[in-house]
Amino acid sequence: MVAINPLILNREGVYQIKVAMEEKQTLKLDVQGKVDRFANGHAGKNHSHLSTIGNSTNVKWHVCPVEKTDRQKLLQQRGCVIWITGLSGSGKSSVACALSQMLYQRGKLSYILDGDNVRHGLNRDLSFKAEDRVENIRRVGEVSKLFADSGFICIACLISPYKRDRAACRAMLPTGDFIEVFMDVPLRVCEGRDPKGLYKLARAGKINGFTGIDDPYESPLDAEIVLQCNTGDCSTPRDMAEKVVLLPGGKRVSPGMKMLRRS
Ligand SMILES: Nc1ncnc2c1ncn2[C@@H]1O[C@H](COP(=O)(O)OS(=O)(=O)O)[C@@H](OP(=O)(O)O)[C@H]1O
Ligand SMILES: Nc1ncnc2c1ncn2[C@@H]1O[C@H](COP(=O)(O)OP(=O)(O)O)[C@@H](O)[C@H]1O
Repeated sequence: MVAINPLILNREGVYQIKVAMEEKQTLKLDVQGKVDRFANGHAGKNHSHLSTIGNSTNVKWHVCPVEKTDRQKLLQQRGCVIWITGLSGSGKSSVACALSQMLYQRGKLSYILDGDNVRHGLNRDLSFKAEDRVENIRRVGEVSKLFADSGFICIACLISPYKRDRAACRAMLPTGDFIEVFMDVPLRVCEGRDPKGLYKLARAGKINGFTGIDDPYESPLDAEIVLQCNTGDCSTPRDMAEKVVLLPGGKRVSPGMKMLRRS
């Protein structure tokens, strides 16, 4: 009989994979066992626990025996959300991209939800007025949650200017699985960059409600990671991404971060 090395899962949820081939065998048996138990336990039953969720009446949560932990074992990583917030031009997309590349090189699957990009599809019906920004962030929060549940490292980069909305997205995830990264870059630096010419248009009164000009940005006070950048003193996006992976500052060191660091 083949000795099956265990997948060790410590308290913080960090998987230490011992032997790749044997681990796959363990996982297959484990998931198949659950599928069998699930099928036996649910065959023929029709217990409905119907709920009303928002405007959806008579809805029921369907459970599948293949769970987040199974997907995480398969992917050998921990699903989590890295939420990058900051002014337009603060470097959110650049850091997100560098981080995604870094994780890819380490064999970790990530996916970027960039505010600009998501507004090309899922959120194309939303404007920049306050209630639409709230809905924009709520939707991206929900999608991020699904990605994290799938086992992916979801990198969401949106201005997400309001504290309450960011807190709501944090609350959607288990403690430690939401890692907030604040691009602490002064307005004058962002405005100096102005890669899309939007600040210029906003200053000229051709765009109304532009964040930082005539729309608020509420800086986070409790972000896990703060990436500062000042004129003439700014690390590269790659160095910043490295800080996210290797050197988390801030008050809390989350299990999600430990997972990234061990990778
Ligand atoms: N009024 C106004 N205010 C701020 N930003 C504006 C506005 N109009 C267009 N843009 C462009 O939209 C990008 C921000 O979209 P987000 O979805 O991240 O914004 S938000 O989180 O809903 O506030 C933002 O992209 P980034 O520069 O990548 O942040 C801008 O290019
Ligand atoms: N660390 C950095 N140092 C200098 N320039 C940067 C840095 N990060 C981003 N930039 C530049 O600033 C501009 C805005 O960056 P971007 O990543 O698009 O920001 P955001 O997504 O927050 O709008 C781009 O022209 C980009 O090349």
